[in-house]
Amino acid sequence: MIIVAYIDVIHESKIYGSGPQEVRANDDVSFEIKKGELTVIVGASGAGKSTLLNILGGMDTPTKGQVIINQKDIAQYSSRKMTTFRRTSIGFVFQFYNLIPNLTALENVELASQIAPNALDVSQVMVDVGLKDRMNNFPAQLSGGEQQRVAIARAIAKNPELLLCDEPTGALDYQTGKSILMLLQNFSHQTKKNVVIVTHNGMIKPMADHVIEIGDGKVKQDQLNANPVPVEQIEW
Ligand SMILES: Nc1ncnc2c1ncn2[C@@H]1O[C@H](COP(=O)(O)OP(=O)(O)OP(=O)(O)O)[C@@H](O)[C@H]1O
Repeated sequence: MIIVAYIDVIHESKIYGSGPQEVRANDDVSFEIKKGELTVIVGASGAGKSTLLNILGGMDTPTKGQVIINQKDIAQYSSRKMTTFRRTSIGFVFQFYNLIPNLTALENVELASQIAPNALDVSQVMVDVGLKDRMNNFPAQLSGGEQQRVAIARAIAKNPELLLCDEPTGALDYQTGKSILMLLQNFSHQTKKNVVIVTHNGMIKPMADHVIEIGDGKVKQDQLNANPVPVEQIEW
């Protein structure tokens, strides 16, 4: 039996500018991700991680190469098809939460789920991310960790097949960051959905099923981890 990869990035490059100003943010990147994997993409600042994540999420398009997700090359999508892909298939979590300040936590999540065809029960998702008692608070009344939980609830309530997280703990203290990574690891293992976390923090690599190291726009290492470590057992 041939197991088809869930994500197959083939000779993908993203080049900004031209001539002496040319920046190869991604330079001939290739890798495969299997269905259900929790993947950590790690690399230094400027390595090209966010560029790659934005391309996987249909927020940007590559200059060259193929980006096959669920057997379709999204690099070829029209902008209309890309909008539908983002809406139905992708949940995004950013470093700085990006919540709407004049909507409550619950309303922030509801707003996102309304545009998704297979949305989950929003109240249940709020309970699942540990926000049962904070649903009616506004973002400014919540701690950073709670705001990131709202952002994660907003991303997963759409019921996406792929959850993309760009430095999701970058604005949080150590313990709070750890609790967010635990939430993402539990989500991935319980739902068997694909989660991709981009980070500069190499110490969290043991939590992943799959680690892709990026440097200077290229894949430097690509390793599967048969025995991922629960986040609570990792110190950094
Ligand atoms: N819109 C753009 N125009 C020109 N250059 C860009 C653009 N976006 C990113 N770059 C460049 O591409 C390279 C990769 O950037 P990217 O943001 O993907 O790196 P990163 O690994 O996510 O870094 P960080 O961890 O600091 O966010 C950098 O040299 C950056 O300056």
